[in-house]
Amino acid sequence: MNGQPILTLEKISKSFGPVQVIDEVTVSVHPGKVQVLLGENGAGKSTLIKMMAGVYQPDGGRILLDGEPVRFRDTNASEAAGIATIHQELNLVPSMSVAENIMMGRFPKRFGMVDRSALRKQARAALDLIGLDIDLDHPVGELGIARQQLVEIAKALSLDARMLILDEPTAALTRREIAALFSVVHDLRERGVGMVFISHHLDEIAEVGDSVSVLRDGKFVAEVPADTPEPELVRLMVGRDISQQFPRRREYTGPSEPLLEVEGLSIKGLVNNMSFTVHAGEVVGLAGLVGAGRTEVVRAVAGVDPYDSGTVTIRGRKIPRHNIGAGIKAGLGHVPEDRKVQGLVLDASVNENIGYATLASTARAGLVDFKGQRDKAQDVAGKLRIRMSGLDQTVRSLSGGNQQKAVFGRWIAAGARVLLLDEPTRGVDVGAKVEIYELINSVTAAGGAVLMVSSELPEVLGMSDRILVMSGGHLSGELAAEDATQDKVMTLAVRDVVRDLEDKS
Ligand SMILES: Nc1ncnc2c1ncn2[C@@H]1O[C@H](COP(=O)(O)OP(=O)(O)OP(=O)(O)O)[C@@H](O)[C@H]1O
Repeated sequence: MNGQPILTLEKISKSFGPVQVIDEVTVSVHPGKVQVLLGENGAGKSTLIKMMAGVYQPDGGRILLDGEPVRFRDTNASEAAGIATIHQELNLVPSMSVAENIMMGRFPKRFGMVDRSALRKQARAALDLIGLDIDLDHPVGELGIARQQLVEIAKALSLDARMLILDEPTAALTRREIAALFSVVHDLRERGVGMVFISHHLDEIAEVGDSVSVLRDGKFVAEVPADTPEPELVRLMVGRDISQQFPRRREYTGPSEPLLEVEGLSIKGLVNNMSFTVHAGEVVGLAGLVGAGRTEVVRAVAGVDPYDSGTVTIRGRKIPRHNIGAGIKAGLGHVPEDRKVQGLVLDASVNENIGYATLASTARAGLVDFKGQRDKAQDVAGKLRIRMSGLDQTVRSLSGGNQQKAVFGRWIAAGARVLLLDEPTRGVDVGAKVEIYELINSVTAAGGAVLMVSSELPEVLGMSDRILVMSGGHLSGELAAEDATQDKVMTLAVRDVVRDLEDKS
C-alpha cells in the first residue's frame, strides 16, 4: 500500500505470564483505509488493538506513529495521538444527554458556569461530522446501541481522531443499522480517517474493508485484499476448509415426547398468548425482528423475568414462574443474549463457571465431587476448544468468543435436556460456530430439545427443524424446515407491522 501509515505495529509480541498471546505480528493502518483484523476466537485481535490503544504495552517489537517510534503509556497517550477505540461495551454515561456525553470533560464555560448554548453548538457540530440527526438532550441510555455507537464515533472525531478502532461494531446491530454504520465508515474513509475493523461476519469484510490481516494463534498468517473469497478467508483463519456451514443432523430415533410446553404465555405489552411445544430431538428456531418479543419469551421461560399469565412445563413438570432454580432442576439450560451481564461470573475461573450448574449432578452421597466436576469441565472445555491457559484462568481474561463457549459449556457439562439459546453464536468465529452446532446436534441426538433465538436467518434456517416466527409479541406463524425460506420468515416477521400500517392508513 502506498503512502506513510498512520500507525504500524512492527514485529510486536505480547505475553501474559508464561503464555505468549502475540508473536511478532506486523500490521499497518493507512489514512483513508480500513484494515480488517481476522482470526478465530482467541487469535489475539483484541490484544493487538489494545496495544494500538495503549491499554497494553508490547514486550517486543516497535510501534511507529507517522513513521516514528512511539510508546503509548496509556490510553490518554494514544488518544492524544488521534487514535480512538469504539468498544463493544460503549463508554458513554447512560443517564447523561447526547450533548453532555459528546462534550464530556471539556464543557465550555462562561463566567465560571457551563455555557449550555456553546455546549449544544459544539455537540451539534460533532454530530454533523457524521450526518447524525438526533436530539441533543436525549439521555444516551435511551438510545439504541447503534445510535450510541454513532454518538461515540462523533465524539471521537470531534476530539480530532484520525484513526478509529472498531471492535466488532456490528455484533449487536440490525441490518439497517449496519448499513448506516457502513455509510459513515465509507464517508470517513473519503476524509482520510484510517480504521481498524474487527468482525466475525465474513460477508462484511469485502463491503467495508480494504485489506485483511489474518491471525492464527497469535501469529501473522497473511495479508490479503478484502475482496478475497470467503472460503479462502476461512481457510487462512482456521487452517482448514469448512465444508458444511450448518451441519444439522437428526439422529434421534426415540419417542418425540414434549420436553418444553409453553401455554398462553403473556407479558403485558411485550408478549401475547404464546403457545408452543418443543419435543425431544428437536431444534426449534424462534425468529422475528428485533423487538418482536423473542428474548422476552426465552427469559420468561428460563425464570429470569416474571410473566403475567400462562404456564411453562418442562419434562412434564410445571415450573413456578420467575424461578431460575426450578428450571435448572428440571433440566433447563439458558444461554442468554448478553453473556457478560447474565451468563458469567467474570472474576471466577473457567472451571467454576462451567461447573456452576454441575456440582449438584456430580455430587456423590450428598458430597460435592470437586474432582469429578473438574474432569467434566476439562472434557467440555476440550470439546468446545476453549482457548485458555488452563481451567483456572479467569473468565474475564478469555477472549469474547471463548467466554460465549464457556456459557454454553456450563449446560453441556450439566447435561441440560432443554436448552434455551439466545443468539448462541454472537461474537463466535466461523470454526467455533460449527463446533457449537455440533454440540446442538449432540444434545438433540441424546433426546434433548433446543429452542434457539437468532437474528442470523441463515443460522435459523440451517439449524432448525421447525421455525416459529414472532411479530409484535404474537406467534405469527410456523414453518417446517423443508418449507422455510428467508422470504417466508420475513413475511411472517413483518405481519403485525404491516397490519398496523394498514390500520393507520
Ligand atoms: N489479561 C489477560 N491475561 C491472560 N490471558 C489473556 C489476557 N488477555 C487475553 N488473554 C489471552 O490471550 C488470547 C488472545 O485473546 P484476544 O482477546 O486477543 O483474542 P481475540 O482474537 O480478540 O478473540 P475473540 O474473537 O474471541 O474476541 C486468549 O487466549 C486470551 O485468553
